[in-house]
Amino acid sequence: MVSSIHSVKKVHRIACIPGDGIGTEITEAAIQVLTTLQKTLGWFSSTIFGRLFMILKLALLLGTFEFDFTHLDWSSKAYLERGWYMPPDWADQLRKHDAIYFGAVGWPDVPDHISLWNLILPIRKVMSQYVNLRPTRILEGIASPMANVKREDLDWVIVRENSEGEYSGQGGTSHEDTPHAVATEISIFSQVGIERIMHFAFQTALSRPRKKLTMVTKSNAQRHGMVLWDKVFYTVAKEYPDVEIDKMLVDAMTVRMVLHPASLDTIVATNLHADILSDLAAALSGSIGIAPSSNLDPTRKNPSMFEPIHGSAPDIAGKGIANPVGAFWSAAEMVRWLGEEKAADTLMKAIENVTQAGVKTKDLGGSENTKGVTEAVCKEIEKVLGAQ
Ligand SMILES: NC(=O)c1ccc[n+]([C@@H]2O[C@H](COP(=O)([O-])OP(=O)(O)OC[C@H]3O[C@@H](n4cnc5c(N)ncnc54)[C@H](O)[C@@H]3O)[C@@H](O)[C@H]2O)c1
Ligand SMILES: O=C(O)C[C@@H](O)C(=O)O
Ligand SMILES: [K+]
Ligand SMILES: [Mn+2]
Repeated sequence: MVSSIHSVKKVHRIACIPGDGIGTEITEAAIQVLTTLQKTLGWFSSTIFGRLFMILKLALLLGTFEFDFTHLDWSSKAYLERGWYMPPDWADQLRKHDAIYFGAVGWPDVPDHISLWNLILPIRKVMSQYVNLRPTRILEGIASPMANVKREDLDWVIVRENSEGEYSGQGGTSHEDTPHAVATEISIFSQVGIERIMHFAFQTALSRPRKKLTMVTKSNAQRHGMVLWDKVFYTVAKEYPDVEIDKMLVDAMTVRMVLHPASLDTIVATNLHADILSDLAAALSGSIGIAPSSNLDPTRKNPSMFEPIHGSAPDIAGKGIANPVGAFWSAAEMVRWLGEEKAADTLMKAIENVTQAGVKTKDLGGSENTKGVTEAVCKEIEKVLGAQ
């Protein structure tokens, strides 16, 4: 009886790539929180009474999953020791998983373009994760650095094109290491690439109460790729008459984000523009340390990848003070993507109860360290689920 109960338990296989610097610290924290979530949802299963209760829970579809984590040491440290980030069969390895949890990549001993182009960028591209979804809002108990901004004024979702544009990787250098060195960095925008991100952005806007989409380019100075973006945007918009649209140039967008945050809701932008705007959005919501991101293959043919938007933060790495909130929020987005709505809601509620209680790291004006916040979130998960 019990074994048959266990056999129906859904197993989510997660490939974990902690990477470098604080990436390893926040990934460890995220695994601790996810493990607590899984255990707490299955809490009653450990006693005879609990096993009976488990049947009830199965009927209610609660506590019916577990995570199976695979740890992959694909990091700059490993690269320096062995000369490679990922093995030749990396894509096959990742495809055996339901999702990828990523910490951060980059370490001062390795040029940043080497680390990015040997780890995170190939994963995003080969796994067809053409959407990078970056929600931002001001969580309970956190203040925006902008004095007059209230919590309800800033609630955005940035839809970042994640496969092409300024990150196409084309270009080259001639006359390298001479005074006549010439380098090109070519941006590539394809109709298909723009169409698919626009559809995703419109659908995201439609799913939100305000149904509002702002499209960002620099189509005054950049007259080819950006102009194609504008054109495809207005064409795709015809299919979504219920979405209110507007268009911004990226420079003016930074001003609007700071001065009129409540005028924005869903935002779609190119790979580079959205990379920059999402760091700004995170800072305006309190800290780079809180912001999540989902690298999605919306077709679900490949595993999607979840990571906080921040990097490896070499300046604070090893000190145990990194804010793990962005990592936890990313974990919640992963859990939601895997279809575990209740678990995702529980985790988000636990995170916000903890920030509201003032248990925060230094970047948010608090005095806790990574461990303190992590333990507080774990305890809160138990409280939220009433298991205490
Ligand atoms: N997706 C990624 O893995 C990713 C993202 C951004 C940068 N990077 C890489 O990370 C390295 C460092 O880049 P950077 O310094 O430009 O950006 P960063 O995000 O690592 O750090 C910027 C600043 O924010 C602080 N910070 C970042 N995350 C924090 C957290 N969770 N808690 C508290 N403070 C936090 C850092 O201490 C630093 O002062 C580089 O090698 C870069 O290429 C990787
Ligand atoms: O530019 C990138 O995509 C790397 C990093 O800055 C990120 O936001 O993930
Ligand atoms: K990251
Ligand atoms: Mn970035």
